[in-house]
Amino acid sequence: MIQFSAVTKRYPGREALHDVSCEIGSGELVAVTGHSGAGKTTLLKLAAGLERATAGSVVIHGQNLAALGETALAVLRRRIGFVFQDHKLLFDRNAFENVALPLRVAGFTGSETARRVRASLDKVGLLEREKAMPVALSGGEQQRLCIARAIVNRPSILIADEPTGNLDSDYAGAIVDLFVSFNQVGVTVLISSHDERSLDRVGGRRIALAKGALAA
Ligand SMILES: Nc1ncnc2c1ncn2[C@@H]1O[C@H](COP(=O)(O)OP(=O)(O)OP(=O)(O)O)[C@@H](O)[C@H]1O
Repeated sequence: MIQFSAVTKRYPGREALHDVSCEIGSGELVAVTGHSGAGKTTLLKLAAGLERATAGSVVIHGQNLAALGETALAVLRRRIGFVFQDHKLLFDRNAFENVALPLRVAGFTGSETARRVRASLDKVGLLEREKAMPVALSGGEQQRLCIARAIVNRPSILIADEPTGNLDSDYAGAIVDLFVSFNQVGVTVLISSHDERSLDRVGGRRIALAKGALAA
């Protein structure tokens, strides 16, 4: 489903990933681990089609990203849900509108949008808060709102970068359980973390990175 073959990612003045080959199969739950700066976010961004590799190939759903133009890449990205730190909520829109955004981009209107948004809010336990503005939600609730937005397009792949990062351990556990439950209904889940307690709860296979390469 996601295949990395000899992938290198270079940013100006910095090689974030070097010669990484790995595969995430359909329906798998995989945790990407490693120290700060190991390349976890970079690997996840490449797997989500948010960045392009400098060398090597990334193949998602059988499509080599290097061969895709921007439009085709945008279409492919709609089949992937992602929760990234720099993918912020819109603070001038309420919870419902934040979750509806990907559907509006995909051309959905009217009752189908409302049905899907409420189904997503319900899955993350925020159905009662659809009118709340993000600022009125706790950090954990905001994170769940990001997850509702990521799943509203019913993606077959869900990618989350440190989704438990700033949360206390009870809340972090509940967030991890959410990802596990999505995986149990067939969604391929790729999640990064350096928090051992969260990782134990995630279970699944690990991809360990150290200094931009697969750890031995
Ligand atoms: N846009 C960028 N421009 C330049 N360098 C970058 C960029 N993004 C990441 N890097 C560098 O690439 C390396 C890997 O970064 P990455 O964010 O993938 O690590 P990480 O394992 O996710 O770290 P953390 O756990 O601290 O988030 C780091 O040295 C980082 O400074």
